[in-house]
Amino acid sequence: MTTAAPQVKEARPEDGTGPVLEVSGLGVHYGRGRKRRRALHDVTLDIAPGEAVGVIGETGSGKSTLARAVLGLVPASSGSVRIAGEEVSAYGSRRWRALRRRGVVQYVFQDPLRSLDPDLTIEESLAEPLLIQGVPRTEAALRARSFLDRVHLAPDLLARLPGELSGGQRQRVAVARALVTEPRLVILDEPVSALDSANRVQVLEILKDLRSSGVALVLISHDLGSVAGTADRIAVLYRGELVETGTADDVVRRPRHPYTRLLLGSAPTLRGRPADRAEREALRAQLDA
Ligand SMILES: Nc1ncnc2c1ncn2[C@@H]1O[C@H](COP(=O)(O)OP(=O)(O)OP(=O)(O)O)[C@@H](O)[C@H]1O
Repeated sequence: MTTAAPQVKEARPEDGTGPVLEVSGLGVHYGRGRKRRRALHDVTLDIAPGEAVGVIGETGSGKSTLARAVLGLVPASSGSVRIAGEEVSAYGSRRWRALRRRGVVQYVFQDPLRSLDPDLTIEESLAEPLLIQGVPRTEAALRARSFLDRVHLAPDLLARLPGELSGGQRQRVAVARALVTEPRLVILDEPVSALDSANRVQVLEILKDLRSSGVALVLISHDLGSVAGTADRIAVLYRGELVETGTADDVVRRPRHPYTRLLLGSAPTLRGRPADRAEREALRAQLDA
């Protein structure tokens, strides 16, 4: 399935205006021999600078595998991945480590405690990726402070440990930490699912604002309803394949694939009412046909 954003067709990656992420015909398998299982098949997805794309699917559909393959944490068995114009799918672990250290692509875990070292203060956590890059300590501290401001947190949190923050504050710190290296691409795995509804709205608003700085976002979620208002486009993964990609508006209003309709049926806020049992069974039957 081809999902290239039309606005990036003429752009050139080398001058920073081309797609930030180009995934083409990507396949990923786990296991060997008789235990070899397909997790992703022929996934094609382009993401432009400043674009937010929601990758939606139920558990086991391959969302995290896609993120891991883009970050070089699992090898591709076919296809290619280009990040900011750089063909990375054939990189070995040393080149991947160097790319990650440059901070071009960053990852935010669902559980912010996993993104943050519990023994580092917020200031140390924010400065760490910069210090690794060789940024002087005073400048790293200044940048840490300014990125905290970008996620609407007060500087008095800088001296605290992650365990001394609320869940919503921690998730915002994790987002700020992912941004300090000024990445081209940030992948967020279930960015709001652990948050209460007030924090959910705030974090999604912050993510929306970030797009104006040119950073591209991949918002991974099992819940179409939670990212549809923030993502420009939605890509729907079903059993390792992208079955539908379109603008968030089109996918929500005019879903083409039965699986997307099923997902919408479990997002009553988008649809007005949840799908009833008979409707869900009919859609499942179409999928299994
Ligand atoms: N390390 C692994 N070894 C073997 N199989 C794996 C491994 N990781 C994932 N899988 C399988 O690959 C498929 C896709 O898994 P993946 O974690 O990408 O799904 P997901 O959509 O992110 O699910 P969730 O929402 O539960 O995190 C699943 O069938 C899963 O069992």
